Amino acid sequence: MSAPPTRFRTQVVGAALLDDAAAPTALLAAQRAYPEALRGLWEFPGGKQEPGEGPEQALVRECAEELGTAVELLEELAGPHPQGWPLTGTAAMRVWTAVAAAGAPVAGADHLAVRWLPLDDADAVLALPWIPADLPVVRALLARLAG
Ligand SMILES: Nc1nc2c([nH]c(=O)n2[C@H]2C[C@H](O)[C@@H](COP(=O)(O)OP(=O)(O)OP(=O)(O)O)O2)c(=O)[nH]1
Repeated sequence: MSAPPTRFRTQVVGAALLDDAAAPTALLAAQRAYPEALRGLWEFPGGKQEPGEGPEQALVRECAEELGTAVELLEELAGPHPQGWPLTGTAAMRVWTAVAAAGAPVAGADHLAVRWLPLDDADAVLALPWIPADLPVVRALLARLAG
């Protein structure tokens, strides 16, 4: 008998915000302000999908709230699970590449800073203190953009 598929209770969505859709040269990373355990670590802007919301709708809303920018989603960076990339035993994150359609992204109350990371230096991108669960996502993104 096979085990039932895992269902993650918390669906998180994240944006891999790029400076350009056709020829990206930089990725936006955001430095978390809270909770204390994650403060100072870098992440993809985004947040939890709320009841009644679709994932893409949630991501556009989160980017508007957190970065003050309207984003256009490009394509999903599919993870190993239908719910995306496992973060913990109970949370998984679906990730889309995106570009800012209006307004330059800025750090609001959720973030200490936002930073554009040049994509031509993959080692420097990976050297940032990301939330550890994000590292497989960052690696897959760099591979996708390089390929
Ligand atoms: N946004 C985001 N969250 C991440 C990433 N990696 C990761 O482990 N997480 C975790 C941190 C949080 O426990 C959870 C997302 O929660 P959040 O605090 O960003 O979501 P939210 O804005 O909806 O939060 P709130 O209203 O509950 O404060 O997922 C990431 O790259 N981006």
